[in-house]
Amino acid sequence: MKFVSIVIGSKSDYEVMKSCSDTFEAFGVNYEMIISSAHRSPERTKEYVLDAEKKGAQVFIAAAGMAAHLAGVLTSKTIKPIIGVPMSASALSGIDALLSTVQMPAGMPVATVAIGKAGAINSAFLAMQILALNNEELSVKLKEDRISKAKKVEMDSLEIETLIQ
Ligand SMILES: Nc1c(C(=O)O)ncn1[C@@H]1O[C@H](COP(=O)(O)O)[C@@H](O)[C@H]1O
Repeated sequence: MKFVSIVIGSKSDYEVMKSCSDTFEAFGVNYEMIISSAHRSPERTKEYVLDAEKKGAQVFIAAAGMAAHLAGVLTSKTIKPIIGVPMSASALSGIDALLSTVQMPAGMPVATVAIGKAGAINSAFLAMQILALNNEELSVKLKEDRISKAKKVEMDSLEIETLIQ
Protein backbone atom coordinates (compact mmCIF):
# COMPACT_ATOMS: atom_id res chain seq x y z
CA MET A 1 0.00 0.00 0.00
CA LYS A 2 1.30 3.45 -0.90
CA PHE A 3 1.32 5.97 1.91
CA VAL A 4 2.97 9.07 3.35
CA SER A 5 5.10 8.62 6.43
CA ILE A 6 5.04 11.33 9.11
CA VAL A 7 7.84 11.13 11.66
CA ILE A 8 7.72 13.50 14.63
CA GLY A 9 10.65 13.99 16.95
CA SER A 10 8.63 14.06 20.16
CA LYS A 11 5.10 13.67 21.52
CA SER A 12 5.28 17.43 22.16
CA ASP A 13 5.15 17.96 18.36
CA TYR A 14 1.90 16.04 18.00
CA GLU A 15 -0.59 18.85 18.60
CA VAL A 16 0.82 20.93 15.74
CA MET A 17 1.42 17.96 13.45
CA LYS A 18 -2.19 16.81 13.84
CA SER A 19 -2.92 19.57 11.29
CA CYS A 20 -0.80 17.56 8.86
CA SER A 21 -2.56 14.24 9.45
CA ASP A 22 -5.98 15.98 9.45
CA THR A 23 -5.16 17.29 5.96
CA PHE A 24 -4.45 13.77 4.71
CA GLU A 25 -7.72 12.60 6.31
CA ALA A 26 -9.62 15.35 4.50
CA PHE A 27 -8.21 14.24 1.14
CA GLY A 28 -8.44 10.50 1.79
CA VAL A 29 -4.67 9.99 1.53
CA ASN A 30 -3.06 7.06 3.38
CA TYR A 31 -0.51 8.01 6.01
CA GLU A 32 1.06 6.78 9.19
CA MET A 33 2.57 8.82 11.98
CA ILE A 34 5.23 7.67 14.41
CA ILE A 35 7.46 9.28 17.01
CA SER A 36 11.16 8.74 16.50
CA SER A 37 14.19 10.87 17.21
CA ALA A 38 17.53 11.00 15.44
CA HIS A 39 18.98 12.15 18.75
CA ARG A 40 17.14 10.03 21.30
CA SER A 41 16.38 6.88 19.28
CA PRO A 42 18.84 6.85 16.36
CA GLU A 43 18.62 3.10 15.67
CA ARG A 44 14.80 3.11 15.66
CA THR A 45 14.85 6.08 13.27
CA LYS A 46 17.20 4.42 10.78
CA GLU A 47 15.40 1.07 10.90
CA TYR A 48 12.01 2.74 10.53
CA VAL A 49 12.95 4.55 7.29
CA LEU A 50 14.05 1.30 5.66
CA ASP A 51 10.96 -0.61 6.89
CA ALA A 52 8.56 2.17 5.87
CA GLU A 53 10.08 2.31 2.41
CA LYS A 54 9.61 -1.47 2.06
CA LYS A 55 5.97 -1.12 3.22
CA GLY A 56 5.28 1.52 0.52
CA ALA A 57 6.15 4.96 1.91
CA GLN A 58 6.34 7.35 -1.06
CA VAL A 59 7.20 10.57 0.74
CA PHE A 60 8.45 11.23 4.27
CA ILE A 61 7.53 14.21 6.43
CA ALA A 62 9.84 14.90 9.38
CA ALA A 63 8.81 17.37 12.07
CA ALA A 64 11.23 18.41 14.78
CA GLY A 65 12.08 21.41 16.91
CA MET A 66 15.29 22.84 18.41
CA ALA A 67 18.44 21.25 16.85
CA ALA A 68 16.30 19.50 14.24
CA HIS A 69 18.39 16.77 12.63
CA LEU A 70 15.53 14.34 12.06
CA ALA A 71 14.72 15.28 8.45
CA GLY A 72 18.39 15.25 7.49
CA VAL A 73 18.90 11.80 8.98
CA LEU A 74 15.87 10.47 7.07
CA THR A 75 17.38 11.94 3.90
CA SER A 76 20.62 10.10 4.60
CA LYS A 77 18.74 6.78 4.47
CA THR A 78 16.44 7.09 1.44
CA ILE A 79 16.09 8.80 -1.92
CA LYS A 80 12.33 9.24 -1.39
CA PRO A 81 11.42 12.94 -1.06
CA ILE A 82 11.77 14.29 2.48
CA ILE A 83 9.77 17.28 3.67
CA GLY A 84 10.99 18.96 6.85
CA VAL A 85 8.68 20.85 9.20
CA PRO A 86 10.48 23.07 11.73
CA MET A 87 8.68 23.10 15.08
CA SER A 88 8.65 26.00 17.49
CA ALA A 89 9.90 24.26 20.63
CA SER A 90 12.33 26.60 22.36
CA ALA A 91 13.10 30.19 23.28
CA LEU A 92 14.17 30.67 19.63
CA SER A 93 10.58 30.10 18.39
CA GLY A 94 11.52 27.67 15.64
CA ILE A 95 14.30 29.70 13.99
CA ASP A 96 16.75 27.09 15.37
CA ALA A 97 14.76 24.24 13.79
CA LEU A 98 14.23 26.16 10.55
CA LEU A 99 17.94 26.69 10.03
CA SER A 100 18.94 23.17 11.03
CA THR A 101 16.27 21.68 8.75
CA VAL A 102 16.82 23.86 5.68
CA GLN A 103 20.62 24.14 5.63
CA MET A 104 21.40 20.73 4.17
CA PRO A 105 24.64 20.07 2.32
CA ALA A 106 24.45 19.85 -1.48
CA GLY A 107 23.03 16.61 -2.82
CA MET A 108 21.07 15.81 0.35
CA PRO A 109 17.84 17.81 -0.01
CA VAL A 110 15.15 18.42 2.61
CA ALA A 111 12.20 20.38 1.21
CA THR A 112 11.62 22.71 4.13
CA VAL A 113 8.26 24.33 4.83
CA ALA A 114 7.23 27.08 7.27
CA ILE A 115 7.59 26.88 11.05
CA GLY A 116 4.61 25.47 12.93
CA LYS A 117 1.00 24.94 11.87
CA ALA A 118 1.18 26.48 8.38
CA GLY A 119 4.22 24.32 7.69
CA ALA A 120 2.47 21.24 9.06
CA ILE A 121 -0.43 21.80 6.66
CA ASN A 122 1.84 22.70 3.74
CA SER A 123 3.91 19.57 4.29
CA ALA A 124 0.76 17.55 3.64
CA PHE A 125 -0.11 19.60 0.55
CA LEU A 126 3.41 19.31 -0.84
CA ALA A 127 3.40 15.54 -0.23
CA MET A 128 0.04 15.28 -2.01
CA GLN A 129 1.29 17.37 -4.93
CA ILE A 130 4.18 14.90 -5.30
CA LEU A 131 1.77 11.93 -5.17
CA ALA A 132 -0.55 13.69 -7.64
CA LEU A 133 2.16 13.51 -10.33
CA ASN A 134 1.02 9.89 -10.75
CA ASN A 135 -2.51 10.09 -9.36
CA GLU A 136 -5.14 11.83 -11.49
CA GLU A 137 -7.90 11.53 -8.86
CA LEU A 138 -5.76 13.31 -6.25
CA SER A 139 -4.71 15.89 -8.82
CA VAL A 140 -8.38 16.76 -9.48
CA LYS A 141 -9.07 17.04 -5.73
CA LEU A 142 -6.12 19.42 -5.27
CA LYS A 143 -7.25 21.61 -8.19
CA GLU A 144 -10.79 21.74 -6.76
CA ASP A 145 -9.32 22.77 -3.40
CA ARG A 146 -7.49 25.69 -5.06
CA ILE A 147 -10.75 26.82 -6.69
CA SER A 148 -12.62 26.68 -3.38
CA LYS A 149 -9.85 28.67 -1.67
CA ALA A 150 -10.05 31.38 -4.34
CA LYS A 151 -13.86 31.47 -3.93
CA LYS A 152 -13.47 31.85 -0.16
CA VAL A 153 -11.27 34.92 -0.68
CA GLU A 154 -14.02 36.48 -2.81
CA MET A 155 -16.73 35.58 -0.30
CA ASP A 156 -14.69 36.97 2.60
CA SER A 157 -14.07 40.15 0.66
CA LEU A 158 -17.77 40.56 -0.13
CA GLU A 159 -18.54 40.06 3.57
CA ILE A 160 -16.24 42.83 4.77
CA GLU A 161 -17.15 45.13 1.86
CA THR A 162 -20.80 44.82 2.99
CA LEU A 163 -19.81 45.49 6.61
CA ILE A 164 -18.01 48.74 5.87
CA GLN A 165 -20.66 50.22 3.57
N1 LIG B 1 14.99 17.87 17.01
C1 LIG B 1 14.62 16.77 17.66
C2 LIG B 1 15.04 15.48 17.37
C3 LIG B 1 15.93 15.08 16.25
O1 LIG B 1 16.32 15.96 15.45
O2 LIG B 1 16.19 13.89 16.12
N2 LIG B 1 14.46 14.66 18.24
C4 LIG B 1 13.67 15.39 19.04
N3 LIG B 1 13.76 16.68 18.68
C5 LIG B 1 12.95 17.79 19.14
O3 LIG B 1 13.16 18.23 20.43
C6 LIG B 1 12.03 19.05 20.76
C7 LIG B 1 11.78 18.97 22.24
O4 LIG B 1 11.39 17.67 22.57
P1 LIG B 1 10.76 17.33 24.01
O5 LIG B 1 9.50 18.15 24.13
O6 LIG B 1 10.47 15.86 23.95
O7 LIG B 1 11.80 17.69 25.02
C8 LIG B 1 10.87 18.54 19.93
O8 LIG B 1 10.35 19.58 19.12
C9 LIG B 1 11.49 17.44 19.12
O9 LIG B 1 11.02 17.38 17.78
